[in-house]
Amino acid sequence: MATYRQPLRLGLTGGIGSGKSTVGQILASLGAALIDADQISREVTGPGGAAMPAIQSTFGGAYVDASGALDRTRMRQLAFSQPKARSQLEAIVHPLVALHSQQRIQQAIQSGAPLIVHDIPLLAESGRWARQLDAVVVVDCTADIQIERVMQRSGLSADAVRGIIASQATRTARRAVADVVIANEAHCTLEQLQAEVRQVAALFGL
Ligand SMILES: CC(C)(COP(=O)(O)OP(=O)(O)OC[C@H]1O[C@@H](n2cnc3c(N)ncnc32)[C@H](O)[C@@H]1O)[C@@H](O)C(=O)NCCC(=O)NCCS
Ligand SMILES: Nc1ncnc2c1ncn2[C@@H]1O[C@H](COP(=O)(O)OP(=O)(O)OP(=O)(O)O)[C@@H](O)[C@H]1O
Repeated sequence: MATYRQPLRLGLTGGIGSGKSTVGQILASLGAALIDADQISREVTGPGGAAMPAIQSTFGGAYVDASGALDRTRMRQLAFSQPKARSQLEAIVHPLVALHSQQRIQQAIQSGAPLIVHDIPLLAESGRWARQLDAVVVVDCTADIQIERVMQRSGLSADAVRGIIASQATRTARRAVADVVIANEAHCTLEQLQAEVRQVAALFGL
């Protein structure tokens, strides 16, 4: 039976719009295997996705679009204004994200990746991950910058972004779980971010 070296496992997190996906992409370009919880969450809520039967029975057909996928705009409005609905949605989606992550971890190990990076938006909120990770990297910036970046990227209103930020861990709570903090503030250019990520990557053998 083949044996595989166990790669280091890094958790990557940050509030909405902090820049964690950008940091994840830079780490992937340096050779890390990236496992993106948001991406898996989108897959399982896509047309005919594994989460869709439970979403349909819990929230009703109004939250399923014509293609059989989650109606993300409608669900975003519900989930970020009603904590109970958000919990119900998380209870459906998170176990599936964990299951699919396990499969991707095995693939990454078999492909010989030197480092696995788990991009997990809700890492600080969830007790699930801590014991599986060797270290946690937090991408950090002010709420004003988060709002500006998300408004530019998605066209959401400032109030909508504030609502999402309010539903997430505080900046202090997130920094408390960090082994490394990457400051991705307003003055940080993408080139500077890239240089900072390269230094962090070197700490973990990339
Ligand atoms: C509510 C949904 C439909 C909104 O979809 P939308 O396309 O607008 O956003 P997207 O999925 O790209 O998420 C963008 C960002 O929102 C934040 N966010 C997403 N879900 C949550 C949540 N449950 N709590 C707090 N913040 C969240 C994260 O910062 C994430 O990076 C979607 O986010 C969702 O299905 N959320 C529940 C699953 C979940 O918890 N995903 C996050 C980690 S697996
Ligand atoms: N240092 C930077 N300079 C310029 N633009 C940036 C910088 N960091 C991030 N961005 C931009 O800000 C937006 C948000 O970044 P990104 O998608 O990486 O954040 P995120 O934390 O993954 O967000 P979400 O939680 O919503 O998935 C993107 O459009 C990205 O290109």
